Amino acid sequence: MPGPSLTHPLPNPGPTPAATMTTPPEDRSTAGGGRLLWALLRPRRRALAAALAWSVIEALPALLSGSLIAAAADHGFLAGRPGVGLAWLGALALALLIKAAATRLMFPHLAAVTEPLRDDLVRAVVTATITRAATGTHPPDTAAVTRLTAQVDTVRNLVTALLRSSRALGMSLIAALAGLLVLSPPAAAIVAGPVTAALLVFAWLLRHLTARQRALVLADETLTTHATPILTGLRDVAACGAHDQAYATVQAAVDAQAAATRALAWAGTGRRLIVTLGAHLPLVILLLAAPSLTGGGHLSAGEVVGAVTYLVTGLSPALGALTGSVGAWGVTLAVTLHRLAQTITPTPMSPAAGSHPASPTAPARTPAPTPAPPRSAGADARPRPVAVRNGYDLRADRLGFAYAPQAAPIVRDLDLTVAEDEHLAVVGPSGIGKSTLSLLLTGLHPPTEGRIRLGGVPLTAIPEPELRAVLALVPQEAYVFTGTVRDNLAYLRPEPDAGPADTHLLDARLRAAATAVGADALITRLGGLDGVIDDPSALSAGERQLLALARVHASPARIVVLDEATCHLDPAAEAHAETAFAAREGTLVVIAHRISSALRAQRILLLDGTAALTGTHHDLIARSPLYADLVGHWQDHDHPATGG
Ligand SMILES: Nc1ncnc2c1ncn2[C@@H]1O[C@H](COP(=O)(O)OP(=O)(O)OP(=O)(O)O)[C@@H](O)[C@H]1O
Repeated sequence: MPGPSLTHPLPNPGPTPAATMTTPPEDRSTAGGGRLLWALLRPRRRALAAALAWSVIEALPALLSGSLIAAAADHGFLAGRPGVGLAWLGALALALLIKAAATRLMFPHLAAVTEPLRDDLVRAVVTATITRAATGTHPPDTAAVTRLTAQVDTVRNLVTALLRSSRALGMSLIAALAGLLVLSPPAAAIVAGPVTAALLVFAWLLRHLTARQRALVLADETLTTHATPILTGLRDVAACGAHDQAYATVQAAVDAQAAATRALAWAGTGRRLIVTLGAHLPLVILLLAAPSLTGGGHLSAGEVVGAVTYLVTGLSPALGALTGSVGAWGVTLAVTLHRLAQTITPTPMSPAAGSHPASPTAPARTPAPTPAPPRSAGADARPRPVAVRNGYDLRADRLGFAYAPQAAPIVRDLDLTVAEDEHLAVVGPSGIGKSTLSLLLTGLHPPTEGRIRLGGVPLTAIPEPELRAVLALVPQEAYVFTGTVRDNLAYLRPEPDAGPADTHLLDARLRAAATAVGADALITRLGGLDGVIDDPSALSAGERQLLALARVHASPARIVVLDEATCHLDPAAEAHAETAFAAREGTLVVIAHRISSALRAQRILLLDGTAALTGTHHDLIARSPLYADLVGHWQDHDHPATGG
C-alpha cells in the first residue's frame, strides 16, 4: 500500500507557522513506521529473543530485592540474628552479580539487532531515491539522501537506546510489581490503582507527544528544504549582499521549527506527572497506611521495608526512566520511522508543473515559501552606483591572506594591478588560492597583510553598499531564490522609480543582459521576466549559473570577477557568456578552468604558491613550466582524442 510520497513531504504552509506544521489527518497513523520496524527486526528475531531472555535474568534483583530485604529484616536484624540478615543481603548481592553478568552477555545480541538495521535502512533510502530519480526527470536529490540518512542514524541510535534501556526498565517494572505482589498482596493492592492510572495517563500523553514530535520532524524537514539552496550558494549570497533576502526565505521555517520545539517541550513536562502519580503517590499511601497494616497483623515491619524497597528502588526509577525514554526516544522513533516508511515506498513521479517539474524533495503541493520579498532590510543597503573619483583600477600591494592565525598563508606578498577595463584570467593548480584571491579582490574577505585599493581608495574605506555596487563576484554555486525571474535578475539593479517608463527600461536592461549571456531561451522557458521560480533547486546548476550571470551582467558593477562561474555550462555556452562580459563596459577577472578562458583574456595571472607571474599566454608558455603543464593538462582534458 503506497504511502504518501516524500515528493510531497509537507502539509500546506500557510501564514501562521504553528498552523503550517499541522499534520494532515491521513498522516497521523504511525502504522507505517511500526510495519517498517517489524520488517527490519523480523530477520533478527532470534537475536532479539536472546536479548530479551537475558533481560529476564537482568530483572532478578528487581524481582527479589524487596523480599530479600524483608527476610533480612524480619528473620535477621529484627530477630537479633545479624548473621542471618547479612546472609539474606548476600543473596541480594549475588542477584546483582548475576544481573551484571547477564547484561554483559546480552550486549552482543543487541548489537546483532541494531547494527545491520542501519545498513538495511540506508540501502532502502538510497535505492528509493535513485529509483525515483531514474523514473523521473530529475537527478538524485542529494539533500534528501543526506537528510534521510541522518534520520536513519537517528533510528539506529534510538532503537539501540530503547532496546538497551527500556527493555531492562520494562522488565524491572514488571519484576518490581510481581515481587511486591508475592511479598504482600495488601501492599500490592494499594499500589495497583495509582500505577494503572499512571499508565493510562501515559498512553494518552503518548498520542500528544507523537503529534508534537511529528510536527517537529516536519518543521525540521521544511527548514532543511528551504535552507539547502541558500547554503549551497552561500558565497553568492554574500557576493550579492543578499543576507536579508536569504533569511526572509527561511524565516517562516525557522520560526515554525522554534514553535514546534517549544510545543514538544511543553508536552514533555507532562511526563513528570506520571512518576508522581504512579510511584510517589502509592509510596505516601503505603507509609500512611503502614501503622494500621502492621497493627492489624497484615504486614510485618520487614515487609513494610521490603514494599518500600520495591517502590523506591524498583518502581519509581523504572517508571521515571521508562516514561522518559519511551516518551522522548520512543516518540521520536515512531515519527522518524513513519517518515522513512513514507520515503522508501517508491511512488509514481508527480506530474511536471509546466516545463519545470518539481525536484524529488521539492514540495510540489507546497506553495513556495515567502515569495521573494524585495530586499527588505536590504532596502537601505541596496547597492547604488558610486562614482569612485580616481577611476576603477584595482591594486593589491603586498597582499597576504591566511584562513587562521596559525595556518600557512594562501596568498603571500602579492602585488597586482588590474587596470580599468582590463580582461584578466587567473590560473593555477587546484587549491592554490584562486577562489581565495577572488574573495579578497572583491572585498568579501579582508586581507591579513597588505591592502587593496580601488581607484586609489582602500576597499576598507568604501561603504559596503557602494563596494557591492561596484565589485561583483559570480561564484561557482549560484544563488537563485524563490520569486519571479525579474526579482532574481534585478537584484543588483537600483530600484526603478515608480513610473512605468522606469520599469520598462529596467525590463529592457534585464532582457538585454539575459540575451548577452545566453540565458534568453531559459528565461522564455521560465515564463519571461514575470515567470515564477517556485523551486530554485529544480533548476540545473548550469541554469542557475545563467541566471546569476545575467543578474551580474545587468548590474552596475564596474568590476566583475567570475570564479568558475561558467563551470556547469558547455564550452560554447561558456564562451558566449565570457565574451558577453568581456564586451561589457568595465573590468573582467576570470578564474579560468579551461584553456579557452585563459586564451580569451588580455593578460594571465599564474598563481604557483611561491610567486605570481603575469603575462600573455605566449609569454607564460615560454617562461613557466608550470603554465605549460597546466595548458597540456587542459588540452588533454578538452581534446582527449588529440592526445594534446
Ligand atoms: N574557508 C576556508 N577555511 C580554511 N581553508 C580554506 C577555506 N577555503 C579554502 N581553504 C583552503 O585554501 C586553499 C585555497 O583554496 P581555494 O579554494 O582558494 O583554491 P582554488 O585555487 O580556487 O582551488 P580550486 O581550483 O580547486 O577551486 C585550499 O587549501 C583550501 O582548502
